[in-house]
Amino acid sequence: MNVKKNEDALLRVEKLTVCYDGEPVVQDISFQVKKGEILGIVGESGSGKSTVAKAVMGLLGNRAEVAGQVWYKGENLTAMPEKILRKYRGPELGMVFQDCKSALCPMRTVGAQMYEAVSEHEKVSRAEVENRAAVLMKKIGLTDCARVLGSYPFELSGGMNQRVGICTAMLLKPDLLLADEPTSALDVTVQKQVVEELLLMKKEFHTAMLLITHNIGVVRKMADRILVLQNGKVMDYGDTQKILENPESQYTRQLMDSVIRLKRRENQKL
Ligand SMILES: Nc1ncnc2c1ncn2[C@@H]1O[C@H](COP(=O)(O)OP(=O)(O)OP(=O)(O)O)[C@@H](O)[C@H]1O
Repeated sequence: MNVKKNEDALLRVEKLTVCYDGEPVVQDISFQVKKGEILGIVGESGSGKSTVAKAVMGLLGNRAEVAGQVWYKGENLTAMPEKILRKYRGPELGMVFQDCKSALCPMRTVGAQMYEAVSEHEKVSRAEVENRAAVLMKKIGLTDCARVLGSYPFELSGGMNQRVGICTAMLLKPDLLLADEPTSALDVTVQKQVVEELLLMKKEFHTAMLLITHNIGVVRKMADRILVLQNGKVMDYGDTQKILENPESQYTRQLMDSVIRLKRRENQKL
């Protein structure tokens, strides 16, 4: 695909506002994601995190009124016809969901779905896709590759389905992965593994990520920079360590305090 590769910022969102029925749910948001960088988007439920991700993917639907621009590799995605944008989704902009099992078709095997995802964008054979999948699966600890490829999603655990989701997205080697709560449906041990696997993808393929999460621990571990949203507005934006050590806004402080308090309460229970 012919996309300009001369920008330092891989993704540049400028003055993004999204309204439903005249009510803004995202207001005047600007941020950048550089090549190979992870930007964590945090904020309480309803603060607009998923709306930002959908705006980047061009998946907001007709009811949303959108102002502002989304630039990717120097191209304005907001001005792009759906037909061209579809070519970006997958090979350029990958997506990993909170619950990859629900995003997969229950009637088709994992192997068939991986083949479909790739063959939509490339001329490849099923064997080639499965070989590529096997290499990726091995990297992220899905060792029983033949079984996984031949299984239906309901035959796999939540953690395995999540890894299948990461593999499927990474088969097309996107330069930007949008991960919307990729660990929140998993238990703590599997969460940790999925975090490690996403970090491995960043290291091996230099994949940039827009990581949406409630979990400050995940952001602390993964994100180079952080964007804090409240009621659709930016409360804090910058280097993760700096923001978490010294947040500018009262809201970010409260968000961090609530996590600490929750942790203390959990510890008291133990
Ligand atoms: N299609 C839609 N039509 C109307 N309102 C919507 C639509 N999608 C989202 N909203 C509203 O936009 C606001 C932000 O929603 P969004 O899903 O972006 O929040 P979020 O921060 O991702 O929440 P969560 O963490 O619970 O997933 C919410 O008030 C939601 O009700």
